Amino acid sequence: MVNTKITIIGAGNLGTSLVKGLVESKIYTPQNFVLTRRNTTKLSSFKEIGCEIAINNIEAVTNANIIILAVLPQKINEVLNELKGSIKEDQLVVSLVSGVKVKNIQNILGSTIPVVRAMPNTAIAIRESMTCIATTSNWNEKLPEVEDLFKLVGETIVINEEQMTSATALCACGIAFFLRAIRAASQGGNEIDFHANEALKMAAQTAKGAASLLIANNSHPEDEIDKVTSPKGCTIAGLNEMEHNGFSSSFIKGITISAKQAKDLYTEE
Ligand SMILES: NC(=O)C1=CN([C@@H]2O[C@H](COP(=O)(O)OP(=O)(O)OC[C@H]3O[C@@H](n4cnc5c(N)ncnc54)[C@H](OP(=O)(O)O)[C@@H]3O)[C@@H](O)[C@H]2O)C=CC1
Ligand SMILES: O=C(O)[C@@H]1CCC=N1
Repeated sequence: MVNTKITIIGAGNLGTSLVKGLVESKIYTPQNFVLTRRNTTKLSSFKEIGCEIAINNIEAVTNANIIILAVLPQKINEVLNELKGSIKEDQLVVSLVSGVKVKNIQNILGSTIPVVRAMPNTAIAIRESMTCIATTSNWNEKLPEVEDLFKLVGETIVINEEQMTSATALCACGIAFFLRAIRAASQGGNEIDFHANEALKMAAQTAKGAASLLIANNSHPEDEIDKVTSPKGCTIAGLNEMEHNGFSSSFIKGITISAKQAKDLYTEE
């Protein structure tokens, strides 16, 4: 257990997922967290377990060691202008906000405020996030603290800040892309034989197995695919049909356009 006070400004889908994961780690307790949003009634379950819930962002950051920004990109300027002057140099700002650079935040809060960006995904709630972390060269000293925090809730990788929009598409949006692939597999399973709930369970566990093989064996997908595709068999027949219909191409195009969109999420003041 740690004494670190973490304030999450904009405790929506991602912010609350982070709280769940960190509490699940048993290193943090609900008492470590102050959560803000305007509609605080939606945070009642977090209040019940012991998080402090606040509507006033300025009061909420006063005693925080770490301030996590988790509002939408279109709200960040409003929130930063509200917090301007209330965040001190001995506090650490961690921004989860897509498309917003360290310099955009420091342009409003001040260049002496330490800012690190982190790009987790919603699997953070079950401590299975892939979190990409970046900052500018003058704040590299703050990276280990942020890495330690996010290592409690999954894997981490430190990247260059310019790579953050690509990381957003591949890892943060990626959760939705893989989920849609699993749904499609379950729809196929449903059409060929199984009840929808059975097909979904079978597809999800199979997807988990496929990802686990790559992680456990540190192997390439094609190495694992070669072990499944019997000559003249049903796997290669299915795979080739998917490729004829643009499966890989469609996935690649989706990730590419998602990364372009991630670059355009924020408008500077
Ligand atoms: N969802 C995801 O998988 C990922 C999201 N991100 C990034 O994380 C950020 C949050 O995303 P997500 O959690 O999905 O979005 P949500 O809309 O679920 O959460 C944002 C929250 O901010 C609150 N909010 C809005 N205005 C204010 C304000 N002035 N003060 C305090 N709180 C405010 C909203 O609640 P209310 O209206 O009640 O105030 C809302 O709950 C975004 O920038 C997104 O790009 C990054 C990686 C993954
Ligand atoms: O869709 C979005 O814009 C956000 C950012 C990454 C995941 N969700």
